[in-house]
Parts: sequence; C-alpha cells; structure tokens
Amino acid sequence: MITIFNMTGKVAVVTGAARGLGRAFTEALLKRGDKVCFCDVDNFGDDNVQFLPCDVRKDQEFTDFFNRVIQKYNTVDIMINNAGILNENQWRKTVDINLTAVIHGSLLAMEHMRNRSNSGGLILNVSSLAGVMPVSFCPAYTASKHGVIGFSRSWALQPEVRKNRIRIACLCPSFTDTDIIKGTYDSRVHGPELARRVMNSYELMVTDRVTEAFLRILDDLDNNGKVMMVTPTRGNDNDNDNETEPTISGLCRIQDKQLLAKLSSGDVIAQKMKYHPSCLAAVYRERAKKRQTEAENSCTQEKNMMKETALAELVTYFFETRRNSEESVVFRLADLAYLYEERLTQLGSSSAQVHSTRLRDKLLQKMPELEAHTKGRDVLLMFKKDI
Ligand SMILES: NC(=O)C1=CN([C@@H]2O[C@H](COP(=O)(O)OP(=O)(O)OC[C@H]3O[C@@H](n4cnc5c(N)ncnc54)[C@H](O)[C@@H]3O)[C@@H](O)[C@H]2O)C=CC1
Ligand SMILES: CCCCCC(=O)CC\C=C/C=C/C=C/[C@@H](O)[C@@H](O)CCCC(=O)O
Repeated sequence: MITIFNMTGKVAVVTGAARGLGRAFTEALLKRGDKVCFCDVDNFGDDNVQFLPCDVRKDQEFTDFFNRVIQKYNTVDIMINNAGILNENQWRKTVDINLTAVIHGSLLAMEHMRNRSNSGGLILNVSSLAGVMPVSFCPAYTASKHGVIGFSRSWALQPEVRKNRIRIACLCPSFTDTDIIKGTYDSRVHGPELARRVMNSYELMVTDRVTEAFLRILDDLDNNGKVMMVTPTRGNDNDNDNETEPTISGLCRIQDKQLLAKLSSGDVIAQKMKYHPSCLAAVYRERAKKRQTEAENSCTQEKNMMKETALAELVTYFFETRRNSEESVVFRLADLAYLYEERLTQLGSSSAQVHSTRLRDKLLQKMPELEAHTKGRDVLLMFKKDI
C-alpha cells in the first residue's frame, strides 16, 4: 500500500457547491479544518470560505477560477468535480457539465499536482449509481456518469499519475435528497412516470449519508482508481452488514433468490418479513463470498491488462531499437525480463515476478520475425533476417 499523505488541513476545490451534495461536502471539509474554494453558477455567501462564480462549462472561466485558487492559497491538494445537472432535453449541456467539465477539472488539477514536487493530491469525481448501471429514463445523464468512471479509472492506471502520488477516485451515490432529483418529475427525463416509480422503489438518502462516504474515501490513502458506491443499505463498499429487514432493492443486491422468488409469487409481503438470524447470517456469508470472487476477478482483469500493456511496450521497444539501429540487434532475454518486470512494477502490479521462458514464448508469438538462440547461460532474441 502506498501512503501518500494525510488529507486534513489541506486546500480543496469543490465545483457546483452552492447547494446539494457539493455544499454538504464543503461543510464537511471545513469542519475538518481544510480550506475550501468552491464555485457555482448560482450565488452563495459565507465569509468562512472563498466563493468564486464560475460556470465549469466555460473553459476559460474554469481555468481562471482554478488559477485564482492557486494564486490565493498557493496550492490545491483536493479537487472535487461535483457540479452536475440532469436534463435529457439539453443532453449536450448535460454531457458538457457532467463529463467534459469533469475531464477539464481533472486535467487542471493533475497538471498542478504533477508539478508539486511529489506531494501528490486527490481528485474525486462525483459520478452516480447511474455510472455503473443503465437507467432507461435518462440515457445522456447515464452516459455522462459512465464516462466519468471510465476517464477516472483510466488515468488512475497511468504510471505518471502514480509516480506523482496523485489519486483519482469516483463517488457513485444512489438517489439523494437534493434539487437534482426534482427533474425526475418533469420533462427533463424520458418518461417521468417510470422515473417516479423507479425512484420510489429506492430509499432516498439524506446528504449526510453521502458525506459520510465522501469522508471515508477522502481518508482512504489507497483509493487510487476506486469507484465507491453509496446506497441506502450499503452505506458504502465497506459497511453494510446491519440490514435486518429485507427490501426489494436490497434483496436484488444480495441476490437472495429464494426470497425473491417468494416475493414475486406473492407469497409474502416484503415489509412484513424479518430474517431468521441464522438465515440472515447465511445470506451475508453468501454475499461476502460473491464479493470476494468479484474482487478477485476484477483484480485478475487489471493484472492481465497491465501484462498486456507491458508486453505491447516491449514489442514497440524491439521494433524501435531495430529501426534506429544501423547494425543487427540482439536482445538478452534476461534484460528483457528485467525491463518487463520494471514496467509492471511502475504500472502498479504488486506481484511482478516474471517467468522468463513464458515471456520468451509470448514475445515469439507476438513477433514471428524473431528467433531465440541459446549462448552459454544466455538466451538471445534476434530478428531472423539479421542472423
Ligand atoms: N442527488 C442525487 O440523487 C445524486 C446526485 N449525483 C451527482 O452529485 C452531483 C451534485 O448534485 P446534487 O447536489 O445532487 O444536485 P444539485 O442540483 O443540488 O447541485 C448541483 C450544483 O451544481 C451547480 N451547477 C450546475 N451547473 C453548473 C455549472 N455549469 N458550473 C458550476 N456549477 C454548476 C448547481 O448550481 C448546483 O448548485 C452531481 O454531479 C450529480 O449528478 C449523483 C448521484 C445521485
Ligand atoms: C433520475 C435522477 C437521477 C439523478 C440522481 C442520480 O444520479 C441517481 C441515480 C441513481 C440510481 C439510478 C438507478 C436506476 C435504476 C433503474 O434503471 C433500474 O433499477 C430499474 C429500472 C426499471 C426500468 O427501467 O424499467
């Protein structure tokens, strides 16, 4: 685990913080003793914090706002890209604010944090549960929130980001009691009736619940690339084992198929049921097992991706070296294994030990124009036409 730095007493920027979640996040940061500079298109007055009007959709305005924060505080440690709207009739504006401005805000922060002599920083992008699942009544909003996650996770993998101790994470709340969900009742969504029904099937969260998760992800020093979901019953990814009464959405999440079948056949009514403690324990055991498998799968996927990246770079290195060399080139497998291992470590792989025979086979498979020869204790790789 990489320890980056303690986040309290820092300078934070929050976009879209005149109300709703942004305002709640700002208040929580102030309580911790951080300095906060926030912006919004709406006005807001409070002497304790610095407010600057800024429409994050306007590139120059956003850049100027960010630079003014640096002028005032000399630094930015935390960047919260929170501003967001939901309006399917104005889908371009929705994408501009929810995704394009998040990209812009992240790049501004990264550029600044990269030059801070290795003291790093946190970029927290506010996505949504709609960033991880389809939502039929607001496709553009959903696309923008999916985009935020894709963008953040991709940067999080970059060696440059890790090297500079920058962390990029996402927060994905479910429906929360703020102004944005009022749009679900009017023409800003496709099918307000369906939106209302879906929303009613979810328990509405208070902003405090999301703020609690927000503070956790802020304090988690190992959160680069993390996507934290916040739902009424799960709270966040870590604490969730205090449900004693089943709700339909809760049951869907934990996949208690037997009980779901009973409910759908009309045998029982959700509100009237309680779990027997040992059944509940079994359900939680099952869920913990499922989560572990999911975590392992995603870990394996990430490792495979790193291996693919490192191998692709090695292949490029081969061809570049060959192209730039007047003479024939010979590569020692041991050197290549070392380079490959180094690159995997840079990419963040925790178990980067390389099996050199396997690496040789992979390279020969990727580059049929190569041949391997043994010379003493060395295995050498060279282009066939150079032999
Ligand atoms: N409330 C909810 O159910 C959920 C909200 N979210 C996300 O949380 C974030 C915050 O939303 P809420 O606080 O819920 O909504 P909200 O509508 O209460 O707050 C959004 C804030 O962003 C500001 N804003 C809008 N356009 C802006 C622009 N161009 N430049 C600067 N500021 C701008 C608004 O003036 C407002 O103060 C959004 O990204 C939203 O998508 C995610 C999941 C659930
Ligand atoms: C709609 C307002 C969104 C603004 C705030 C959010 O970002 C909250 C989004 C969070 C969760 C949305 C989940 C929606 C799920 C449904 O699509 C799905 O559970 C079931 C849908 C059934 C259907 O579409 O027929």
